[in-house]
Amino acid sequence: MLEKILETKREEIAALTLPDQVDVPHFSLYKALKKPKRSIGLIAEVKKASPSKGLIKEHFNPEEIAKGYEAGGADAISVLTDQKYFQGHRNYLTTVKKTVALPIMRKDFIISKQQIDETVRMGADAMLLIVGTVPINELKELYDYAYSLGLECLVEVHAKSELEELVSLFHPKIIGVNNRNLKTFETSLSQTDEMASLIPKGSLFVSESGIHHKEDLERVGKAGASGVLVGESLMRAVTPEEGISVLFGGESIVSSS
Ligand SMILES: O=P(O)(O)OC[C@@H](O)[C@@H](O)c1c[nH]c2ccccc12
Repeated sequence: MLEKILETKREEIAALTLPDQVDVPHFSLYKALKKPKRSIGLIAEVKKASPSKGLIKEHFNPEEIAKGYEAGGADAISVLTDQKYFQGHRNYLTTVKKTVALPIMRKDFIISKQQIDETVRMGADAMLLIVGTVPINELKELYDYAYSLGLECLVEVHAKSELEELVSLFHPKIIGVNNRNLKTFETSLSQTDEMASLIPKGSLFVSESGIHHKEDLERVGKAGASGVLVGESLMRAVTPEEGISVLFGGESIVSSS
């Protein structure tokens, strides 16, 4: 599956046209996760569909979802922009960015500098980079290029071997462990447990995917995650605010002052 997605990305890049630069204020994902509003940081994801789950949200309004996430006290928002496999769109990100005052991360399969230029113009504050999609030295180049343009990166790994390869080359400021294997789509929170000790001390650690209940949140928090990335369970909630409140078991927000 991952190979198929990457093949599509290469075709898209060959035909890529850059959007106009949007003029928006920027917020740091790193800072937001470093000082989360609750006991663990929340990146809430705007996600209409996925290859493994199909359509997740029928009446999908990115602006409304983003407002709900902000009202519910999310620390940051992730927006899926891949069209073919996740029914996302780059315009969704720009819309969300213009709607809320939170760090906004682009969730896509970014394998080239052109896509990074596109991400900057869309108005994103951060983007995802996935270890294993390009050779690790190229990933480092993309990471440095993004930061040189003021764009932060969440660097995602799944396997232990990927994390070892990554940290032997450099220590990204934010590392995500994806509990879902992108090759098989199987989700297991034991990924987070097993990889926690390998995360460099100076990096923020985000546990991604398959977090549905308060117990899941507690489990990855105990494992050492400073943040979580949650999509499906919030998208299926009656409202985004309600989804966040249930996930956090009613835990209240600390004031950011
Ligand atoms: O919907 P979930 O299980 O809460 O997962 C969210 C997020 O982690 C997931 O969408 C994701 C993590 N890494 C990715 C890479 C590409 C596309 C999607 C993803």
